[in-house]
Amino acid sequence: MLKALITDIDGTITGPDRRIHTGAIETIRSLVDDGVEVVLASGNASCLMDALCKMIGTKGTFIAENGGVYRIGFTGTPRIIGGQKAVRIALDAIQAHFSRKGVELNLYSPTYRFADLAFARTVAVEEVREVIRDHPVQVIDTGFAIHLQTPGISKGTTLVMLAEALGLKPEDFLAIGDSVNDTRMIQVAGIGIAVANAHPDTKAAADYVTKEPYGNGFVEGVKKYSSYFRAR
Ligand SMILES: O=C(O)COP(=O)(O)O
Ligand SMILES: [Mg+2]
Repeated sequence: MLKALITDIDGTITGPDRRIHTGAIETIRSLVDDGVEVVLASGNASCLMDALCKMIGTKGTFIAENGGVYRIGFTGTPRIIGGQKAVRIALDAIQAHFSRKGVELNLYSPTYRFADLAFARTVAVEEVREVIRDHPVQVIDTGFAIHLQTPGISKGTTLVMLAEALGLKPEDFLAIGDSVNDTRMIQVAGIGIAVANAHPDTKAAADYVTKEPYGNGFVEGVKKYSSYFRAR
């Protein structure tokens, strides 16, 4: 019934401190060794996703920038979904607003981002939304960073494209995540799991909410549905 797993990174296979859970790594490696397609999906930049694929030991397929970029395997050409022009204009407006208040944004990997832009949660996300309310840009607070992105793009919408590129259907996936940037992915997948520390909206969209938080929740959730991979 399930042929693939797509998993969020921060807050799902990591703790709140972003340290990766070693049990989650072992669980992913077991799935890969059993021939299950494992896709890493994150708001993080592509270069980090490439490294995570290599170091965890998947086959290299990832979604980065909350769906703004995806790549099939280690040799695929990264595909950029949506443009960054409006996002850059919005960021300029936000930086100007906070600079007038003596506050500088801490940008996350701006040189290595091609679709969205992200910065530390050192400013109020509602103030960010107010500053760019007239811009065609969505503001996403993942609990780990604030992202500016083209409206309509998410890990879920990009999962649909990526599944087709893999010769799969979104229903073939088990999806697991912790935050609002995972909600759409959890909805379109065949089975969606939210870890115990997940955002209430993400839990509401899930088929199952784990009892354990963070990496222990990932291990619990995958274990609960492991027989669905063998029923292929
Ligand atoms: O990049 C972020 O803000 C959070 O990353 P995640 O999507 O892997 O949780
Ligand atoms: Mg997360």
